[in-house]
Amino acid sequence: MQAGKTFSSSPLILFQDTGVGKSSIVWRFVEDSFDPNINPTIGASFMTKTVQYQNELHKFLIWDTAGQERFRALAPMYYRGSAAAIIVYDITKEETFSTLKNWVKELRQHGPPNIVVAIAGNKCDLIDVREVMERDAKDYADSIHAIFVETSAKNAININELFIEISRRIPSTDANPPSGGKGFKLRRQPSEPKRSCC
Ligand SMILES: Nc1nc2c(ncn2[C@@H]2O[C@H](COP(=O)(O)OP(=O)(O)OP(=O)(O)O)[C@@H](O)[C@H]2O)c(=O)[nH]1
Repeated sequence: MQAGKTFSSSPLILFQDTGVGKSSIVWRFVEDSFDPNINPTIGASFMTKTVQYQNELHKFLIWDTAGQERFRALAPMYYRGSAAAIIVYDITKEETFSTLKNWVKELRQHGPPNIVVAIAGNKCDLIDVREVMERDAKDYADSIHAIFVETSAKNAININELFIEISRRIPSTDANPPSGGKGFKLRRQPSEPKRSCC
């Protein structure tokens, strides 16, 4: 770690039904890659990435939970200790937007009181088969004070912006320096994620 930098780390969790693209978002963020034949997650997987802006380093400790119903009961184990949650839906599947609302309710009832919630409408490269309107999702996100962005893990749209915005909203706490991780520059005060999808 470079001298003089402050450091904080935050556990973060991704939820939702199988196939919405949670693992693909994490892979795009951490490795900048996309696998069209990615396997479904079993249980949960864990990855880290450190982002940097000037004298601030923020290490995300990312829990990517399995979306299959048989793993549903494991979710509280991960969200209880999380500083932020990304709830992903697939813009081409209306039902994933409905189940997202159930996750929000559960988080509000049983999650940490100050958890930062972000909603990601993934697969926005598939605009021709869209079922969820961006405006409806944004209005819902605003109503619950959540971050909202449409993403494409496939085309690398709004992935870094999503994590940057989360990083901005998590209160920073000095901690031990990270032991590595891939960094990218954070803008000081990004407003809304810039790139509107598709
Ligand atoms: N077109 C398109 N396909 C995507 C995108 N993100 C993910 N996919 C595809 O959607 C499928 C499911 O992606 P995953 O990342 O495994 O989804 P998941 O939500 O992690 O699924 P579970 O691990 O079962 O919970 C894969 O075939 C991906 O290649 C995207 O942005 N655009």
